[in-house]
Amino acid sequence: MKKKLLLLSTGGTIASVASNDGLKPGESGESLLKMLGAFPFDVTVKDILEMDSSNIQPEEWEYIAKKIDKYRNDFDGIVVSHGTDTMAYTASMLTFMLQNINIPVVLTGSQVPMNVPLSDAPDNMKLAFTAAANCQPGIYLAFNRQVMRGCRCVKVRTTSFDAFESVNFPPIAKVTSDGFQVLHSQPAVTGQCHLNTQINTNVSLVKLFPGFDPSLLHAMANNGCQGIVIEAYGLGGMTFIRRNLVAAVGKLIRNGIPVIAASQCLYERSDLTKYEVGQQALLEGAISAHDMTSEAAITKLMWGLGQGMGIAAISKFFNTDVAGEVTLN
Ligand SMILES: NC(=O)C[C@H](N)C(=O)O
Repeated sequence: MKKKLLLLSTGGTIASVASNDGLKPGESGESLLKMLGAFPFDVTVKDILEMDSSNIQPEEWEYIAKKIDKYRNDFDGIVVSHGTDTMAYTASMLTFMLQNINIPVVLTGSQVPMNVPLSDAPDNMKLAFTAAANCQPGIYLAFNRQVMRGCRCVKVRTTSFDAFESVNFPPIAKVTSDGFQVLHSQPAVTGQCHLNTQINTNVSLVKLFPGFDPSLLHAMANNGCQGIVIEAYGLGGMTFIRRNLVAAVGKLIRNGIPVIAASQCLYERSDLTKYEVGQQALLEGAISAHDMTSEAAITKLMWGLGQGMGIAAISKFFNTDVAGEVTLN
């Protein structure tokens, strides 16, 4: 029997057409599907959004998550076509909102519109449907012959076809000369899937640079920010002379605002224990993001705060692997 798959179309370059204002979404999911030709799956299409993903925000995450939840028991797998610019954020947030998802949900898109000859769109779309039909339950991102765990993805190139990388975790599946190969398994499902879209969006993601004024962190807190991810240096080091970021972090934490220390290095983990510049931050209560992407860290923080977690609970949450987003030693 053919697998029953659902395409939820949200826009992005894959569905874009030329206009006087530049490329913008205009192609329906049905027309995307038609351009792929014959297909060994039974595909239903629903157009749910028509947006460039630079416009996708928490309201759309909730909307997309609710659509997936509505249909997840009626299909063997779901493909979400989506713009590439914020696809890694959406994939990460869906991972938290739809924990223990019972089917494969695969996000995909393209660097070139489907209606342009030699676009990467047909290959990406076919890969996404193949993953939705064959992978274990989970949230994935399929691009350029690789199927990646959604919460490990980062967009690393603006124009090339290999736009995404799976950071600090190998791809789950690949297309090789032997066809579609599943290489890694997903974390075991630990219970029923319950949609939970409660998030707190009063957060901030800050990249540290030499000369960063720590009072900016207080300005954020004074403007309602309730949690911060800092992309610190290397293993998670933070400045503590002259412009004392460490002291500012401590003050925020004592005021109940969790501060997560991630690394501005794309690869490998943060570890605050190794250097003085990390240990000082640790003493003030900074929480390590370990080897999580910034996309996963900020969405995990939004979701955790949305559940009403305080500092201690957020710290525990960031030391828990929820759905394969982090490697803990
Ligand atoms: N390649 C793309 O999809 C980029 C587009 N601006 C988007 O994210 O919607």
